[in-house]
Amino acid sequence: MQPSEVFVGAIDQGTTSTRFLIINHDGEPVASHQVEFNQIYPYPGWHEHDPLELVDSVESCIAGAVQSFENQGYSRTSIACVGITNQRETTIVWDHETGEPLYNAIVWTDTRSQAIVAELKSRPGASSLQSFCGLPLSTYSSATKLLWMLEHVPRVRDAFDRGTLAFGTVDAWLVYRLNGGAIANVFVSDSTNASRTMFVNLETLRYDDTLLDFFGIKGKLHLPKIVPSSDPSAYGKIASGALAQVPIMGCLGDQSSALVGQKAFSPGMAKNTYGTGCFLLYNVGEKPVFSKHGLLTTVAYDFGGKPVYALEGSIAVAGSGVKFLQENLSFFQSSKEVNDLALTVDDNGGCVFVTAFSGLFAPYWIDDANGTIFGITQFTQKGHIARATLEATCFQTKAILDAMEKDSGRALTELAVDGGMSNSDLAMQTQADLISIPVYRPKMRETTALGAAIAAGLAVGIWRNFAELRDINRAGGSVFEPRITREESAAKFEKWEKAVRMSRGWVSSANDSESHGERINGLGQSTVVNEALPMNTTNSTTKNTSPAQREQREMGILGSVPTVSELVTKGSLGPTVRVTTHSVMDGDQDGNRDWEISHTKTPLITVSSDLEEADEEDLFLELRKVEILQKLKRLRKMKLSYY
Ligand SMILES: Nc1ncnc2c1ncn2[C@@H]1O[C@H](COP(=O)(O)OP(=O)(O)O)[C@@H](O)[C@H]1O
Ligand SMILES: O=P(O)(O)OC[C@H](O)CO
Repeated sequence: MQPSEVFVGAIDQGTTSTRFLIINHDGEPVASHQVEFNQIYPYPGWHEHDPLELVDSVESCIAGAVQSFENQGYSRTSIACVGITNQRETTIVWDHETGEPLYNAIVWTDTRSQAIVAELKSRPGASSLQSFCGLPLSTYSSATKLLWMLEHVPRVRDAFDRGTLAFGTVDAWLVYRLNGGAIANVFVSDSTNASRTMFVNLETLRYDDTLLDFFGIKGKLHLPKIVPSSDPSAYGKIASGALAQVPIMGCLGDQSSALVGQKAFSPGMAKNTYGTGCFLLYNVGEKPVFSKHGLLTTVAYDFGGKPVYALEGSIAVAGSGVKFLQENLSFFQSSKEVNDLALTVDDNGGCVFVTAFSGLFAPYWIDDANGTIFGITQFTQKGHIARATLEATCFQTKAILDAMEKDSGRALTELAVDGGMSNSDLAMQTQADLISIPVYRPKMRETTALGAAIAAGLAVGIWRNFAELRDINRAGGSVFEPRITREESAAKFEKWEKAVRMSRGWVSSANDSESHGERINGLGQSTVVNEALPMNTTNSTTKNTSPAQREQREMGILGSVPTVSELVTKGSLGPTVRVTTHSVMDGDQDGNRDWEISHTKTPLITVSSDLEEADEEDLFLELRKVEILQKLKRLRKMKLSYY
């Protein structure tokens, strides 16, 4: 086939939605399909995804896009290969032998590991970690999310102790499942994603024993093999569905993918992607540069030769701030309306919104702030808050650019942008005003997906080199020129910096973030017992999944619903289990009173006297049983309740 008749599929698995695009040789999407999936927020600061739902979303996007492709008269056999791009850091654990997930995915925005981070920071060697892996100790990286699971989710701990725990970021999970799971067992992660875990040495692009030792996971965990971002043989092929047997040829974390999609291949080039969060990547070439000003070092792309590195400024809240106005405050029905709402007023009316929903990331790294709006008066309208929300991301971008200039010694002359929030003209004009350089927005904004297609296409020669990509997506973009003076911009920024200073310290201790959970005395560490245990918790803000689907998933995790007696026989529940206190109820539906469980008015699960002396391991086992009981409770609608 001529290159012009060949297409590449791109899976873009983002934080709020999944897309599949079918892209032609000119880099144009000819068909696409997008679905949103549940955002699970069990408690303040917690954010989860259902790992199986992520896979479902990918499969249905592929089916939808292929259908639309064929409706236009194309044949699916002309789709030569698929590339993957994905939200980074989001952490998934599964059973290496069965391929079943053991907990919901903990999303990159989730801050529940604050206490763990605080403890890790006090360990010897903590301050030198960033010089190996490029990342600071924070709730953002996968490492601290994994440690939280090991500490708080008995079934994860159990799998770890038995040596059957597999860990991966979203790329590894999708590649594994798309290949058919445990049978094919394609267990790989590309360098850009792997570099977000804190387990990888940036110079060698291999797992680093010093890092694994620091986190206490050396030797016990199944970690995906690190492979190049573009590779004709590492990623296997899609096992079933509309593109069965089509090979996966490339994979990039979404921010790296956007850099590639913007074709920022030369040192000194940068891009800023305004999606759920906002991420500015600055190409520094073939040697990693370590920041002294609050930026991260990451792998830009690894196409098989020398890897290319980037300095990164990560902002946790961008489009999610817009979504917050839409979904939590009902300011409008659809994200795009934020632009018009903000235009109902001339300026922010004195409001500054520090959107620290997950603390503040780069370059501040403040984990004791929550979102705070300063300057509200009787005069304040929705429009002012909408403006302040858009401005928050633009101010943080300005702070990141200042830091980048200090680290690199060079100033950017233009900023290339993309991502959902970049569709707001007002946001992009504000951005140009605040950074005093032009902002360039390409016509085709699906640059993240384009990057994944390029990674896959390069592996099979659909494009043979970067020069062949030069004309892709070049025409028809928009340029936003700064319209205010540098002095005016500096005055606005000063106010923002003041607001950031004032937002510090709101979360008075790391434990504030766990106040919804309860502890078991005697574990020697903070342990959230109750709702940390079940997957797919329904105590959350969710959408799009029917109760029937949820129940099916739960059944999938446990297989068929076992009786308590069966569990005892299988050894999951020992006959001596006793979790007793006040009101005892016989939970065994078979009438065999071989275990008892109770709930107290106070939110503590209290163990009976013979277990009070029990050691930590025994208590973990007991918690595992409670987890099973909670599942039974939900599946059989038993009346057990915990706080
Ligand atoms: N026209 C718009 N103006 C402002 N924000 C928008 C607009 N369109 C989408 N968004 C925001 O962009 C985000 C989605 O962008 P996207 O690049 O798809 O993110 P992700 O890959 O993280 O899912 C959402 O949070 C949404 O609120
Ligand atoms: O979903 P996005 O596009 O905001 O990207 C998420 C990032 O990869 C998190 O590091």
